[in-house]
Amino acid sequence: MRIVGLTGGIASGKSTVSNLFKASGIPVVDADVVARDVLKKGSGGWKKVVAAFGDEILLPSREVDRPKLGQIVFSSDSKRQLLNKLMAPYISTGIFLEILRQWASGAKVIVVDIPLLFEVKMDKWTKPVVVVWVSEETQLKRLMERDGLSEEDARNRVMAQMPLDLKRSKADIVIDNNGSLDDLHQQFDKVLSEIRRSLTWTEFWRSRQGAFSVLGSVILGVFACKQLNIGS
Ligand SMILES: CC(C)(COP(=O)(O)OP(=O)(O)OC[C@H]1O[C@@H](n2cnc3c(N)ncnc32)[C@H](O)[C@@H]1O)[C@@H](O)C(=O)NCCC(=O)NCCS
Ligand SMILES: Nc1ncnc2c1ncn2[C@@H]1O[C@H](COP(=O)(O)OP(=O)(O)OP(=O)(O)O)[C@@H](O)[C@H]1O
Repeated sequence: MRIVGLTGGIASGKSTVSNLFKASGIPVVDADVVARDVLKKGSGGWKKVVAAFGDEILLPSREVDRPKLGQIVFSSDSKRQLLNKLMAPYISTGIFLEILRQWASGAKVIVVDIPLLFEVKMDKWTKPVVVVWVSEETQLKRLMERDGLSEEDARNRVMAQMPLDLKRSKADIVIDNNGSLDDLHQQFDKVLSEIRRSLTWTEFWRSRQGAFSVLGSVILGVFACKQLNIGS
């Protein structure tokens, strides 16, 4: 199975690209969705985060007030690192289980959309790594427009991640998303044909089909040996 890494900076266009993958029939594991489940009221992650940050981060419904928690952690490195430490085990487990589910369903190619792919060193499990890149100016503009953030809050969120130019230098494939959505679609079509190429043998053996081929060969081998022993 080919596990494609998709990352970039906040508001660089990862979700826009991952929606294009989904529309093309490629399964996507979205770390942000997994992270949202981790903070669902009553979950293990929710209990740990509330214990650490207090009830002040909760809405009357006792669901996490996400913008408020975001304001707290993106304006303090130590508090963001505390949140990351508390949530990382749940997020990694959730991503692994989602990948396993896709493997069990027989998917040959999946995309894992992880904003912090390089920061949490998960790029070693993915190949190729696709980075959606934009200039800092475009990133701030789109982030402020999308989330209604002040420039200061937008910068805090950008600064909480590895510099996007550094991520671009680590990429196998770069999508330059500074242009229009049409420009993005044109680049996406080229990336799609690249990740749809035939699996390598390593990727095949890591797929469900490959695992069953190995299992079938072993069973046949054992059966043949037994037959030979009986005959001799
Ligand atoms: C702080 C939270 C509650 C703010 O929620 P909010 O709905 O405002 O933002 P959302 O979850 O949509 O994240 C938006 C973007 O912020 C960036 N981001 C999120 N968490 C982090 C983080 N810990 N460090 C750096 N960037 C982050 C990502 O680019 C993400 O795509 C939320 O971001 C969160 O739970 N973060 C910790 C979990 C995490 O690390 N998620 C990233 C998964 S790799
Ligand atoms: N080529 C583009 N032209 C104009 N707007 C764009 C383009 N690509 C994305 N956008 C817009 O920019 C914003 C950020 O895009 P998107 O949400 O896909 O980024 P993201 O990387 O998933 O962000 P996050 O890290 O918060 O998940 C969205 O409002 C999206 O509609």
